[in-house]
Amino acid sequence: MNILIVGMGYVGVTTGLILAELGWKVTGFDTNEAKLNRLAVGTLPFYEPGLDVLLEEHSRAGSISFTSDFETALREHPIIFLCVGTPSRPDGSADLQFIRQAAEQIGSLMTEYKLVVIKSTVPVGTNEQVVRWIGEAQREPVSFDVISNPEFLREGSALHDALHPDRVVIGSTNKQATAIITALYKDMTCPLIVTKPQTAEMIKYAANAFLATKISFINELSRLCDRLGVSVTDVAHGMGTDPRIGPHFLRAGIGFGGSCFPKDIQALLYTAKEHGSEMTLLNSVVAVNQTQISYAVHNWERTFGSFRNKTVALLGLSFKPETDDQRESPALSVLKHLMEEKAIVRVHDPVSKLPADMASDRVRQFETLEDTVAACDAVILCTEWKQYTTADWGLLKESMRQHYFLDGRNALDGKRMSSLGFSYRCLGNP
Ligand SMILES: NC(=O)c1ccc[n+]([C@@H]2O[C@H](COP(=O)([O-])OP(=O)(O)OC[C@H]3O[C@@H](n4cnc5c(N)ncnc54)[C@H](O)[C@@H]3O)[C@@H](O)[C@H]2O)c1
Ligand SMILES: O=c1ccn([C@@H]2O[C@H](COP(=O)(O)OP(=O)(O)O[C@H]3O[C@H](CO)[C@@H](O)[C@H](O)[C@H]3O)[C@@H](O)[C@H]2O)c(=O)[nH]1
Repeated sequence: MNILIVGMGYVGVTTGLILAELGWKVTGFDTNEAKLNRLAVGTLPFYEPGLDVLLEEHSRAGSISFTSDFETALREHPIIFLCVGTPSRPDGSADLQFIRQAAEQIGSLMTEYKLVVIKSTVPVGTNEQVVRWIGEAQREPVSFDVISNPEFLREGSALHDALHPDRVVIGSTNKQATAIITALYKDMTCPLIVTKPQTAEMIKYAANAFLATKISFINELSRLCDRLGVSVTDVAHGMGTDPRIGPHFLRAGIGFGGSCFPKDIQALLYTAKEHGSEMTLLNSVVAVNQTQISYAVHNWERTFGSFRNKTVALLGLSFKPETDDQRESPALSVLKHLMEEKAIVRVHDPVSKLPADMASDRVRQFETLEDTVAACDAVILCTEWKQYTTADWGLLKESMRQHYFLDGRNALDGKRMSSLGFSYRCLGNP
């Protein structure tokens, strides 16, 4: 079965490569021609470990290719995966303009049966809306099905997550469509959850909202731990061994960011508001996350003093390690705080670049970790890249002016850092 992927972002590229890996022939389409041109010569439009190798392999084998000719591609492909973006509108609702564009284009050009699979994260009810958009755009009635198949991969481990998912969720009320998609995933060993489209759509939002809730829970608890002289890391470990709670997403730090949690929570809150349903807990999750960075900065100031005119090494710009994605990155918010406090900031990230509008003679990015920390008064770790957690801090310390280490990700061993002579401070581990 030939599969057409519409939208060659993180999800589109990863989905395409995984389907190619599962033995299907895949074509990628995007409205951004520059992206297609880069992909066609084997260059990923983003940094994601492992995907470049797969792209090269499958391009060479002819199992993945790219086109800007949508009409021909639609004719040749019976299955279309929608992987376009669904960003936030200013009111928090999910902007479905790209989904609508793609649906209308499919409707207006299709001449035979198509199965449309929605992979993008979309609010409950979108599946039915896509059915309407396709139908209304048709010149004459041609049969088609729309099923929902939300994606749960994480950036930084997209390849592993997409190849070894915990579950595949399929929202479909049509037996024929369910059979086709089930056949696509036949080599996946994980549970296949077939449910109605609205439930599939809600599962995606519920999963992200719950994971974000765990993070805000532990972050709020870290503030109390700071006051009580209790280690939140030890508490998380103690709690997390209970399988009903689980050890994951209980790492306290400067909060969650990225292209998904913040926007998806806003979209879910908007849906709730639209339907007159109060989500007190989820509103608090957002509130805790929004105040966690100022909490962290003020907490560090109690140890370090004012950042004014101090030289600080800020490590990590991406919202998490192993990606260059800066969307809603907490690191950028920390940087803004430091700029407001009139600190001199030396920035480092292994792959992500300092946004041009944040660079100045007081805020500069350096190539190496050694150059970044040289003559600094403090190091602030914002993203727990392995390069930072495994660095020889005993050696790096020698070139620093003062030896403060402020760990925004609770990623280093505090006892070891203190034994090396650092004034080490993280969150919730007084
Ligand atoms: N990034 C993730 O880790 C992740 C994980 C799971 C789900 N999702 C969801 O998947 C969707 C895509 O996310 P992403 O991060 O890949 O987005 P992205 O912004 O990286 O990529 C979206 C792509 O769609 C293209 N596009 C827009 N309109 C188009 C159209 N009409 N036809 C063809 N291409 C079009 C854009 O040019 C862009 O390349 C979102 O709904 C997101 O919430 C993302
Ligand atoms: O214990 C933790 C775990 C994560 N984070 C932060 O949470 C954010 C999100 O991290 P993560 O979930 O690993 O990355 P994403 O790529 O945003 O993936 C989430 O969002 C995707 C898009 O919807 C979903 O597909 C994934 O299942 C979901 O984990 C990052 O800023 C992390 O630093 C913490 O602060 N503490």
